[in-house]
Amino acid sequence: MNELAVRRIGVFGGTFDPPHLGHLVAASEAAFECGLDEVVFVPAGDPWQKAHIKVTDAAARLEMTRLAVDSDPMFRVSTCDIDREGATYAVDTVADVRAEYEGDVDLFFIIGADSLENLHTWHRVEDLVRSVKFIALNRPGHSRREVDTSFGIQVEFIDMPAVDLSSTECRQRVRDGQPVRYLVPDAVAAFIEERGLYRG
Ligand SMILES: Nc1ncnc2c1ncn2[C@@H]1O[C@H](COP(=O)(O)OP(=O)(O)OP(=O)(O)O)[C@@H](O)[C@H]1O
Ligand SMILES: O=C(O)c1ccc[n+]([C@@H]2O[C@H](COP(=O)([O-])O)[C@@H](O)[C@H]2O)c1
Repeated sequence: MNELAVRRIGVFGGTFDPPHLGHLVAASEAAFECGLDEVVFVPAGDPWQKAHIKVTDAAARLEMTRLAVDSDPMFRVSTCDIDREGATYAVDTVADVRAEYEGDVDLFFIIGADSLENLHTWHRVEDLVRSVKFIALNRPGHSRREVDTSFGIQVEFIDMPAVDLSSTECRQRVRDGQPVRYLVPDAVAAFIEERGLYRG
């Protein structure tokens, strides 16, 4: 890499309850297509838009995220959203991840099509889109409708091999006694089993 080039860093926020292959393919494709130097997975501390559902405690989601990315030197995990008190807002995630680097970095917030559709509901969205560019990925069941660019969002669309999988489906499968092997990394499947997560 050119020593003088500004590093390009992907910021991938998620609840990761649990992290699954859709997340890993999304991060890998975003990195490949957009020439990222690193992708930082950031498990949410308090995902306020999921307040109506039971979310697994942050320590277990953090551990599963670490296990999921462990074998890939391009990926790392930041605890900034878990360390911060209160509701998790992406505008804070981006500021905190930026502060983890010395010097200039170009940050790209990686986001699935479903989340992109809801971006207008996010906290201080106008400040957020000024502070970061977006990489948006297709997700089965979610059209990539025209993004509202009126608030100045810069977004690059990436076509990843579609992965029709969600954390909700993984949790439901465990609850129903079905395997999640190959849907989540082996180490994550083992952790779910050991801890008895999602059983009921
Ligand atoms: N299969 C997938 N394909 C593309 N993007 C995905 C996929 N799964 C999740 N994402 C994206 O990853 C980010 C984090 O997602 P999250 O951790 O909430 O997973 P989820 O599968 O959507 O979870 P849940 O089913 O619990 O809502 C979001 O931007 C989401 O759009
Ligand atoms: O900033 C917000 O208000 C906001 C609202 C909803 C979601 N987010 C972020 O979007 C990412 C994916 O969220 P989720 O709930 O789909 O797992 C994660 O980093 C969240 O913190 C952020």
